[in-house]
Amino acid sequence: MKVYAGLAGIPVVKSSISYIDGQKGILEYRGIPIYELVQNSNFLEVSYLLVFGKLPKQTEYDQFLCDVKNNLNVDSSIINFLKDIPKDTHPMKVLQSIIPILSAFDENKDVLDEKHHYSALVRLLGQTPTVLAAWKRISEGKEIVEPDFRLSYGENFLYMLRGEKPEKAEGEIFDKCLILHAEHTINASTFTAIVVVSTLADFYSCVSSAVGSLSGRLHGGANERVYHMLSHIEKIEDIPKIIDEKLSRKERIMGFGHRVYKTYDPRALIIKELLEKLIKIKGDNIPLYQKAKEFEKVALERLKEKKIYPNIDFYSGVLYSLLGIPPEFYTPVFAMARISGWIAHCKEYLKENKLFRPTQIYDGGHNIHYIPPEKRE
Ligand SMILES: CC(=O)SCCNC(=O)CCNC(=O)[C@H](O)C(C)(C)COP(=O)(O)OP(=O)(O)OC[C@H]1O[C@@H](n2cnc3c(N)ncnc32)[C@H](O)[C@@H]1OP(=O)(O)O
Ligand SMILES: O=C([O-])CC(=O)C(=O)O
Repeated sequence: MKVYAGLAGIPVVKSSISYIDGQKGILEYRGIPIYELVQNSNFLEVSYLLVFGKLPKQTEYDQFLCDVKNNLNVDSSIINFLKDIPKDTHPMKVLQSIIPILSAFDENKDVLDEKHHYSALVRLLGQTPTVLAAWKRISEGKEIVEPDFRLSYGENFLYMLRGEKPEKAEGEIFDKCLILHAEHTINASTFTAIVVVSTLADFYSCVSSAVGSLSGRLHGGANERVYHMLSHIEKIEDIPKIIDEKLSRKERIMGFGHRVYKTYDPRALIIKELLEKLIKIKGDNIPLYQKAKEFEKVALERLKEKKIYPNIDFYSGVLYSLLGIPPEFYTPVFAMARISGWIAHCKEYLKENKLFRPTQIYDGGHNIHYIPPEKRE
């Protein structure tokens, strides 16, 4: 018997939700190239596509949008809870703990019932941005901003977070980032979600567990670290030395490398384009972007031979910083977008559910006897 470390290259499901060609740098959602979706669609339409397997007709989209918007408000008990917890709690921890509580307000509790799938989806899509924005405001000692139903999904989040209406282009660019983050086959957090659903736990438990998994720095947590790594650089000229020192200490370069992509992550290329578009709107002297570009160039020179390229987390934080989103909210934004991917996989997995229960190769001892504390050496 052999152990497959990190299950690398081992299929654990059959899925029709998304497809990656890691050699060519291709990503498709339900067969549609990611670039085409970013150009033509919006985050909620893509969420529908991922979960229901097809693009919605106009009436279906209108109903879905209405159901998500009807769930934007969170119960006052949730807001009171947020007011009581330590103000320096990381928003990923807040999210991970609030999500299971949201289930208390959902009357559709049976995970095997399609009604649960739909109500958890629209409730989580609606309330996650509201909880995150409320937490940002509360942790800064500010008044929370109520959702504005007339705004688009992305605009409304930026509005609740910042307390002022974003420009239309900012909302559109942000919405496209959400599309990029929405789904990515069996990554660690999606795997977490389907392991949890395989026990027939409800979708709130699945999503909450997936949030915990996403928070780690080898996964979604990398985007916040990239921001800190870049902002600590004082002079652009220092970048080669900084990178060489990191590599000689065998440190991972955050925002670089991927288990599946052995070329550019296509999302990294698109997010860089979106960032350049945003920079044109904001004015062109953005020091963090200059540092990021130089860092990318030098790190690529050092790592390309090992087929280590920038991933989606490399430029996302730079873009979010320009939208006025604080660094500790970069991974939560990723989580907010990944809800549709996680739920799509949970729903798909349940169709032929099999409890995840892998095995191990035991390499401990046998017949070892208990020693009382006073005799232990
Ligand atoms: C949304 C996402 O989750 S995208 C990923 C976000 N995570 C990051 O950006 C964190 C930095 N990246 C990494 O740590 C890795 O690339 C991972 C965890 C994403 C994928 O790693 P794995 O597929 O497990 O590759 P593994 O850890 O086996 O590394 C293979 C080799 O590449 C090196 N390597 C991989 N990534 C990096 C990196 N970012 N910086 C430097 N070296 C790296 C490893 O040191 C190893 O080298 P070695 O063979 O000489 O020992
Ligand atoms: O696919 C992965 O392993 C990680 C990733 O890029 C994602 O989840 O978006």
